[in-house]
Amino acid sequence: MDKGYEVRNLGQPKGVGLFATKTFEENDVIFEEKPIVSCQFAWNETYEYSACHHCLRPLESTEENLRRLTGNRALVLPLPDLCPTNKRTHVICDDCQVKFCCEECKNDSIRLYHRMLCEKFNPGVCQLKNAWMGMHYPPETATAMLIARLIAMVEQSDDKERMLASFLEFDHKLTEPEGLVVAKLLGQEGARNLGVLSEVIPSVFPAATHTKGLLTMDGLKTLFTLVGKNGQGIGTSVFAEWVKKVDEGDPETQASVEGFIASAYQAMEERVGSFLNCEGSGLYALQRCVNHDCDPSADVTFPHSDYTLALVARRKIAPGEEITTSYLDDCIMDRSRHTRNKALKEFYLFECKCNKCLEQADEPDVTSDDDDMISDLEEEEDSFS
Ligand SMILES: C[S@@+](CC[C@H](N)C(=O)[O-])C[C@H]1O[C@@H](n2cnc3c(N)ncnc32)[C@H](O)[C@@H]1O
Repeated sequence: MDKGYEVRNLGQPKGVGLFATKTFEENDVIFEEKPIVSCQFAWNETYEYSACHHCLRPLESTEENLRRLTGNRALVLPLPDLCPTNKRTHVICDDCQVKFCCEECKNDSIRLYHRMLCEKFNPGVCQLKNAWMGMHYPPETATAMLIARLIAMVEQSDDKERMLASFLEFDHKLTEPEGLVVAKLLGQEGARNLGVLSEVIPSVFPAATHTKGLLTMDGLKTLFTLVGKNGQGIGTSVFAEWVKKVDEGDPETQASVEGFIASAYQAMEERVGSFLNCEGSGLYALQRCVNHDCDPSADVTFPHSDYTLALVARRKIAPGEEITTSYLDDCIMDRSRHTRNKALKEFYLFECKCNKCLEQADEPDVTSDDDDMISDLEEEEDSFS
């Protein structure tokens, strides 16, 4: 059956890309997929963001979530029946107490990686988490914990070679000067941090067989490049899910909570800014084939408030057209070609060859506003590292 898309090789520099084989209308779901591996960011727990250790589904009730994010401990949620959290299904690992939204996630986690990464039996995991948190403050991007989970998945697998090969299919070529890659993914102290990680990560896997080559300094550079180039941010929010349910209801109910929703968002904006969601990152087998475009045809969404990714058409896509997303935030997408490319080089390590950039190739290189904005972004990142 025609799925409506296919992967094609475009040659260098873009590599593979995803192409439509049928027409997609605006808002059509092109595909949905779960990640091969995913992980919450290490700092979430410190800030009391609570989500399933495996699928990132929020574990708080909507009311608890709003109270925490607005700082208003007396807040009462209207329409509590629309809260999607079902605490009756929540379970924990009896050994290390990490939380799961349901038995199925717990079983999947144990089957795939948790036997090797349970902190009760592997103290190296806690050391790695502390080392990572000591070198990489929020906002997190690549995470050493995702890399640990990837290694554990290979070592725990019944078919280690196939599992390793499935990860190495992701683009992991070091095309930029090595120092730049290391600095971008591991902060200003990149080289020193890499040295620390190259001692701590192998101690988490003393009996590694198939991943031994990845547990060296060079191997870790490869893994950080892989995660840096392909890692997809995941964001889940129980409040956003509650709002979605309100929007699906009748207009009278919607009108009754319109003011409440607006003031809740305002209060959260004032207190936590953009840190509304429980965040993590993952590697997705199909989404990893989707190239960036400065005029993208699709958006990445997380419609079930867990790690399930849905690629949704932003506009009509014709058969034969490349399906693309934007790797950049909307605010940078409105800027000049120079600024967009500066951000893509800085954060994603490549120079954009999309049609819009090629058409704008003759535009002057910079405006002072744009430069200031990227410097602000860099300062924001560096102030945490
Ligand atoms: C997530 S992968 C996308 C799939 C990739 N084309 C491949 O062959 O694996 C991201 C990488 O694709 C390439 N890429 C994506 N969008 C691009 C663009 N607009 N121009 C040039 N290269 C691009 C870059 O090498 C980037 O690091």
